[in-house]
Amino acid sequence: MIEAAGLTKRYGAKTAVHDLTFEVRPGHVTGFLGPNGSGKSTTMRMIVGLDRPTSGTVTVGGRPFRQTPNAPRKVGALLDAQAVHGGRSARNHLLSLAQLSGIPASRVEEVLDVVGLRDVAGKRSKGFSLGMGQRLGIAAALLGDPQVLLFDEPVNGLDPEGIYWVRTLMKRLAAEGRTVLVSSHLMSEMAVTADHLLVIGRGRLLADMSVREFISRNSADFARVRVADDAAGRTGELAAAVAEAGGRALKEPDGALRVTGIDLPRISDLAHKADIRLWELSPHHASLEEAYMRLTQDVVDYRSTDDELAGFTPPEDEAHPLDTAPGPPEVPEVPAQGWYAPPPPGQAPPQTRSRP
Ligand SMILES: Nc1ncnc2c1ncn2[C@@H]1O[C@H](COP(=O)(O)OP(=O)(O)OP(=O)(O)O)[C@@H](O)[C@H]1O
Repeated sequence: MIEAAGLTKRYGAKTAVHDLTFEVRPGHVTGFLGPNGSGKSTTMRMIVGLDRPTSGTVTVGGRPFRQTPNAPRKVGALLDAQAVHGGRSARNHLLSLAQLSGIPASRVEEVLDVVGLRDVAGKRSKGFSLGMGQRLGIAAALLGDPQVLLFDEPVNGLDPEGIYWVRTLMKRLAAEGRTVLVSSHLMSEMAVTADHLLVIGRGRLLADMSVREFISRNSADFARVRVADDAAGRTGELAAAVAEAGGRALKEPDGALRVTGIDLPRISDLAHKADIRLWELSPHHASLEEAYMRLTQDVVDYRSTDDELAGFTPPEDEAHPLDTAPGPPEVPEVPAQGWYAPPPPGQAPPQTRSRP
């Protein structure tokens, strides 16, 4: 169990972590999420005693890490996979860590097998790929067979097989009753790996709840509806019928409607009553990525702006004239990531913009 109470870290005028209070419980994979610079690494560094809190406390198994006897056998961490003496072989790197912590050398061979580096264990780690370096870092975290494990971006640089392996490993470690805290920016991966989430933004706790609850609290399911004859203004008619029935319809960039507030059979009935043919009527369940983007959109520090080169391409409106009839408003903020609706029969898929 990891327990933080009022945990705060300031670097000069910058408050990297602000008054965090949370528990990370054993038996679960807890995902640690937050935009770049939100304080995840700083928090993890304080958990393992590499940074001192400015105020507040954080304990592992009831004690601050630095006061934990035999700490490397109780807590394992992958914080910076690059922090390896490149001139040493993977085996020697692990052997030196094992020696420092009183861990038998035979354990080194075990973890080399677990992470799949046995064949390259005699090679200098400076020749390792990003993914191999990650595997070596994970091996080091597992060395003491600890009950508490912290992984900062463990899938960074791993290939799909490696990502799958990390996912399975995290779940297995949690199923064995260990405490597993893992940070990642890969939302699709977190959605299938973590049971619980801690989400921070600008150093403050934004959410501490199960993945399921997080998605349902921070997103809304909706129906996508596309009418057969959009050009005849029928989309607007259907949107009006939806509004009259107490629902809400917003127009998506591809001309479909995003309907909330009424269920699919009701939408179908409304369309039928108005003699509007539909090409699509599908439920949309929000993803973790959408829920996360919605929650954190106000606390993102590093956001890209439009690429100036985009000015050299023809404006999208010219390439794809939009329906000029007054219709429902276009869907704003939350991108429908991961969603792809096939075009109606006989209609080409929408063109994507290409640079000259
Ligand atoms: N040693 C330091 N000195 C000064 N500022 C620091 C230091 N370490 C971190 N910070 C600042 O603290 C804030 C939090 O950084 P941190 O690395 O913890 O964020 P993060 O959530 O891990 O980011 P990322 O997702 O990009 O890894 C950032 O603004 C960072 O610039």
